[in-house]
Amino acid sequence: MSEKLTGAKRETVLAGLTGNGWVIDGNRDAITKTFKFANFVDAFGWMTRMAIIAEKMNHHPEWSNVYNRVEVTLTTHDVDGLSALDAELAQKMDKAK
Ligand SMILES: C[C@H](O)[C@H](O)[C@H]1CNC2=NC(N)=NC(=O)C2=N1
Repeated sequence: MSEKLTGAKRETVLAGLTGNGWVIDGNRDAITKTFKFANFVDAFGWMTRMAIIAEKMNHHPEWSNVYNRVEVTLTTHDVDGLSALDAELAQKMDKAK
């Protein structure tokens, strides 16, 4: 299990994520991003690829899809907040987009 991000490490990780369009959730210790695609097939294809990666990481997104948009929230339920796993999955999502 990954530990909750704290201190300077947390600030560094969050700076990288917000620089790539991730937003810190106002209500809980989580990050969110809306990914937009050309159409539903592209959106769902990306979700399918990400689902396989998430399952391999044993770290799963909260997400929803409407047509060509996917709204993603990442947080680590086991620690009730952000961990390095959220940063890792966020980076993989950005790379696969
Ligand atoms: C039992 C299982 O390993 C855990 O519940 C895993 C599964 N996927 C998970 N995903 C996320 N986002 N956070 C978790 O804490 C988490 N825990």
